[in-house]
Amino acid sequence: MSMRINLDQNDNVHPSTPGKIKIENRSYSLFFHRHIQRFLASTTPLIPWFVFIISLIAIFYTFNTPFPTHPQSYSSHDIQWEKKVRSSANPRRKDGHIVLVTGVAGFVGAHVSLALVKRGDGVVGLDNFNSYYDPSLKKARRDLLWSHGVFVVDGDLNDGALLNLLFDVVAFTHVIHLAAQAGVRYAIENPSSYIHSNIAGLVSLLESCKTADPQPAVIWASSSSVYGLNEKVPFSESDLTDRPASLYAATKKAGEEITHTYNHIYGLSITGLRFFTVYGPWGRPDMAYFSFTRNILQGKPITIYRGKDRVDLARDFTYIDDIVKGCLGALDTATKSTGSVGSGKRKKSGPAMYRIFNLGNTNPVTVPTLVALLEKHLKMKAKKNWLEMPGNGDVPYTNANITKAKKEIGYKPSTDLNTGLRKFVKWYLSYYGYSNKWNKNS
Ligand SMILES: O=C(O)[C@H]1O[C@H](OP(=O)(O)OP(=O)(O)OC[C@H]2O[C@@H](n3ccc(=O)[nH]c3=O)[C@H](O)[C@@H]2O)[C@H](O)[C@@H](O)[C@H]1O
Repeated sequence: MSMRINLDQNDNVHPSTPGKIKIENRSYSLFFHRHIQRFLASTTPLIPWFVFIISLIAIFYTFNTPFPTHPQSYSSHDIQWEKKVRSSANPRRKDGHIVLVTGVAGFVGAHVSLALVKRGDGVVGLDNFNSYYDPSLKKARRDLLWSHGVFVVDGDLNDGALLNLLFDVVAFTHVIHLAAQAGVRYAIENPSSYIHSNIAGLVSLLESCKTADPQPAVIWASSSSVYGLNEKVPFSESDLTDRPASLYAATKKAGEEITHTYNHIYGLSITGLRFFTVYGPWGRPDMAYFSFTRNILQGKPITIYRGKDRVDLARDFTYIDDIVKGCLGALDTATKSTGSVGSGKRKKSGPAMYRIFNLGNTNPVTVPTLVALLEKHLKMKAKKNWLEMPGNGDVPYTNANITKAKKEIGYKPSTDLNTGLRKFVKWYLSYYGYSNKWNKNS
């Protein structure tokens, strides 16, 4: 019974129709009304102060956001993000280039960007920090770039809206496109990652370049792997490249055809660079010279592949500083794109530049020789396993003819494998904290 009465009383506390209070509830209403009045009377003089403090906080956060520890703490919708992009893009020398570097936290991307910014070009980086190899190395490269004023946008090539936003914010003169799914043998394990980055990502980027105003000139990383099963050596740009040996190679070859299409239809200026097994400090942990170094230092065995009849495999290993010079040579000699796609209409003032260059060292070295050089610099012996080259995309031999690159972009590699590996080992020992221990033992 009492329960029933309480429920009824409770029901009456709430108006049955919004805005209407029943007569029986007048005493409650007066009680609250008086308290609210008293509260307002005591706090009213504080209201201007309250408004003032809130305004100060708002102004502080709008204009004085403290410098974030990590540039990635900005989102692409922030005013701060736009400010950082613009400032990073701003050249520090007269007539400096304004360059978007994709794959900027990658091995080649980080080196090329540092070289650009050091000579006064404006650089904005893009990277998706995928986990193909240890992302902490990519983040360390990003931090290095940031310390030189290069802002890195955390984003994927396939995010067309982000790319368009970048081209809206900055009038890039050039794009150096180095973002890719790398690795010849990994394509067996994860084929779709190659399609995602090297095909879909490339098309997404070219779509944005095509509509950008002005259209940038595009310099991008192809690969020595496009020569595939080609047996004619050294490899020349005019050789046939229709027999790729891996899906990686096939996607790079496709990239050359795709960029040609955008060059032909939309007037994009295109330069493709066929890199030959690039190595050096801040390199890629998935590559042989890097993983061999790690294993030798940890006392773990390494596997050395051999071709048919135990023939040693050989590569035209090319040092990173030479590759950087090649990239800058390509950038500096690229002519402007000739197209525009305004108000949905496509216009091209004339044919645009389309070039492909080999960037190699012209001096192939066998894998066992690579190992011997590492042993020398590390002052340690490798535990070697020998295995017949598995049929998973490898080719036995690469060797670049660089006559064309020499003539047209002034490319002149100058670092031999011994010198380059010495520099790499020095960096590796320091970066991974071996230096002290190693110096004591040596
Ligand atoms: O120029 C390119 O276009 C490519 O270069 C690079 O590919 P590759 O030349 O294959 O380099 P890398 O893996 O260092 O193997 C070197 C040698 O060591 C042998 N190798 C490799 C691993 C191993 O465990 N054992 C071994 O003997 C192996 O058989 C090979 O003979 C890039 O990774 C690639 O992204 C692309 O850019």
